[in-house]
Amino acid sequence: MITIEEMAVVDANAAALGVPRKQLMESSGRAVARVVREYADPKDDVVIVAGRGNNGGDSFAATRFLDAYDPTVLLLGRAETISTEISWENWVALNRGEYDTREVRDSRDLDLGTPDLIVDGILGTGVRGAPREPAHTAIERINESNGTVVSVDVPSGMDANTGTVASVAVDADHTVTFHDVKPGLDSMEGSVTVADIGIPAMADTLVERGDLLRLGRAPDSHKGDNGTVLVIGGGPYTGAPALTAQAALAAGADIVRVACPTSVAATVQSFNEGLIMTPLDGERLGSDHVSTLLEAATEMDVAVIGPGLGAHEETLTAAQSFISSFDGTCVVDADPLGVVPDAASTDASLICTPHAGEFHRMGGDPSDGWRDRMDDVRTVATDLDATVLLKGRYDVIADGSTGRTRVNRSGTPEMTVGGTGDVLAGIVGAFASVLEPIHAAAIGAYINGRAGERASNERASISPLDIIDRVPEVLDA
Ligand SMILES: NC(=O)C1=CN([C@@H]2O[C@H](COP(=O)(O)OP(=O)(O)OC[C@H]3O[C@@H](n4cnc5c(N)ncnc54)[C@H](O)[C@@H]3O)[C@@H](O)[C@H]2O)[C@@H](O)CC1
Ligand SMILES: Nc1ncnc2c1ncn2[C@@H]1O[C@H](COP(=O)(O)OP(=O)(O)O)[C@@H](O)[C@H]1O
Ligand SMILES: [K+]
Repeated sequence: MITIEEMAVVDANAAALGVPRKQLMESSGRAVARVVREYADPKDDVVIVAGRGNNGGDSFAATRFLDAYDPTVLLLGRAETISTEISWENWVALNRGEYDTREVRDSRDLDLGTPDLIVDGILGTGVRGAPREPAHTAIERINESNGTVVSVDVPSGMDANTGTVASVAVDADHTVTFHDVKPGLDSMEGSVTVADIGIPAMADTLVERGDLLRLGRAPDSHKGDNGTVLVIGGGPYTGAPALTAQAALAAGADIVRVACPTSVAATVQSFNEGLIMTPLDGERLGSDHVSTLLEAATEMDVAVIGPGLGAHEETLTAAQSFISSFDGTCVVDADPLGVVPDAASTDASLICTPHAGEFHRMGGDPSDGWRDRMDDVRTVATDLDATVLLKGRYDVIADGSTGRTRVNRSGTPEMTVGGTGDVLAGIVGAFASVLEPIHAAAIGAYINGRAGERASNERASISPLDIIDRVPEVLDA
């Protein structure tokens, strides 16, 4: 099962892995033709009704595999309104090849004839709202005809995610859907064929630029729409919480608050006046701070606990008490990772970001190879009912509740410099306020690594601040 949004990510990641959309369209077209040949007799009259998007493009490609039927292609709309490059190229190929193509400018021109088989390539996953003319009339004419109807990807007019029909939809005898079945097709009449269109097997595991589609920031997003983050850190160290907080801002958090001991609060504030401070009396995090932290955390979308807290007994006890009492989304990094296994049955949605040593302390035993690590991380994530991001040359991310596992390959060896983990925790925190944990962690690792690559390209040795500086440009890439 795959939703429209997930399909768009996988499609874009296939392109990032070297299999461009036009190649997928060719495979889709071939898959449609294979099913048509199953249901059409040799001398049948086949008509292909195409829309102006890639659904239509698929049916243009299919045409070239249906020469035996000498099909007629009806484009609903003027050719110059074809809305995608790859669809246009397939339309041009049909016309250069002297196929029988017609442009139907409005429903008065629509003459379906009495075909034995109709390919419905009008609307697919890109439909928005009720089909407009001439699609509306075309759908009604297809439903009135006696021909066998084969729909491309989705019966036109149906919402692929929900199966709902806004006004009219094609009543398909057969639907050829691509890569995986869409939720809306589950409950419909007619047969559904799931066609493999050659998307690389790892396209939904490997984190690539297609994943940035998940961040589709609402164009009119206002302050606070893109998340608020509480960083709980500092004590022995001042730099770490400041890096995490600045990274969260760079990754799009609107408001970042830092809860840290008074002994370091002024220094942390000095790093960035945009940070709001919540000073904790004393030199280090202690149990009498926990209620203040819980209060502060409930006002924010995400808490990030760990950077620079140190491993003092009292601090770890306080961290454990916070984690087990908190019921929101919480990124755990650095020393407190060791207490996560003891903070059992917390209601919080935890995102743990260990490196190999911390992973060991959490009960994990990281294999050498990243493929084996996928199982190791999934096991620990499931045991802890948390999302776990095991950092390394390849970052391995697993969601304990679904078992979904992803792998991020971005980054450079220069990133083993201290502080890159603090930066990563801040980026993940910012994304966790707008994305589900597995994707916040996966995309956080991807962005952190890509920013590190850019920094490494520009200078021999890099600092965490160099990575932070490049996060915004990577987000816009
Ligand atoms: N995402 C993927 O991985 C792949 C998608 N492919 C095809 O691409 C299709 C999605 O293509 P698109 O995103 O271009 O969208 P569609 O081709 O489904 O529809 C978009 C087109 O229809 C028009 N349209 C939208 N709503 C309308 C309405 N209510 N009334 C009339 N016209 C309307 C739009 O202006 C646009 O021209 C899939 O269904 C599938 O057939 C395949 O090429 C295989 C790969
Ligand atoms: N050898 C490497 N090659 C590429 N990326 C790396 C490498 N080592 C670490 N990274 C990246 O740097 C980030 C921080 O990893 P790490 O240095 O282990 O964290 P920490 O700073 O907590 O020790 C990770 O997200 C990882 O992707
Ligand atoms: K369709």
